[in-house]
Amino acid sequence: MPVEEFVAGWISGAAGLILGHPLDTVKVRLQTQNVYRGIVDCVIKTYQRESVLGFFKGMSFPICSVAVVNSVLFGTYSNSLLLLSSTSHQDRKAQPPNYGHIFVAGSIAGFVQAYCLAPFDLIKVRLQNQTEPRARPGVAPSHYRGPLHCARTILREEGPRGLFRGAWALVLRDTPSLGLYFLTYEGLSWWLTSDGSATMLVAGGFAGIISWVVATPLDVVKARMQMDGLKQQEYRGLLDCMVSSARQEGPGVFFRGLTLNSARAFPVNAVTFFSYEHLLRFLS
Ligand SMILES: C[N+](C)(C)CCCC[C@H](N)C(=O)O
Repeated sequence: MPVEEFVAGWISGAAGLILGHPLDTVKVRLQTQNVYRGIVDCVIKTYQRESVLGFFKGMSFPICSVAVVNSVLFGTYSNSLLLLSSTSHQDRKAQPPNYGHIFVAGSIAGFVQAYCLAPFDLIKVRLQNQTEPRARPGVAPSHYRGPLHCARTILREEGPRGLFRGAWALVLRDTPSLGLYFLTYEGLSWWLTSDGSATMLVAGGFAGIISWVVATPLDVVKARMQMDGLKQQEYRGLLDCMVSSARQEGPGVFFRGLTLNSARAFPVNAVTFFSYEHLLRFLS
């Protein structure tokens, strides 16, 4: 099992995460809080109350977890494709694998990484939704004082299963959309013929956009399920969350954050695939 795929996946994922976290924070707040009039209103209110640091809330944990999540994602994808089509990463330019194999390998990777991602993503969303200014005398402290305190508090208040709140929505979000993610990347890379840096950036960027467009409806449901355990339990399950969200806010609720997901997806995934490919060449 080539180890370099995992290492390249780790470093490339961290690069993409840092670039995109501020937009991700604004997106999560728009998806789960009905207090903002839109993207600009959310950005202004966040900056005014929490300074620029407010946009980076909840990032410290994903920086650690992206090592696990992205290396599992890229490592599982490449090794699943090797098993399905007997083509290693180096062979793929000369012998493009079957698109069905690419989609299946990407979906397998999406399913596996979702379970690794679930607790980390839950903590990220809970921290991103804390809108109190930084702790100072006279200001009510936030419910969670950091990622580890958040994990301990969830374990104490919601039990071990609490750390996997929203996991099913995450699995349903990521399994097909990551199949599409890798299918778009491999297909565009093959169609653009050259295997230079520009191809990596363009194919990676569009892979990110297309996968996030498909993933956004379940991304909204996932974030709401993850926030559900914090105060009172509002939803009786994933389907109840979807039905009551649509009933109360209209079907448009499932596309909340789509603009931000798409705007963030191109640079983040262009950088992710660019660094992944170059790291692989360097490591192998
Ligand atoms: C599967 N889904 C569309 C949710 C994500 C696919 C791209 C993942 C990438 N690390 C990013 O943060 O954009």
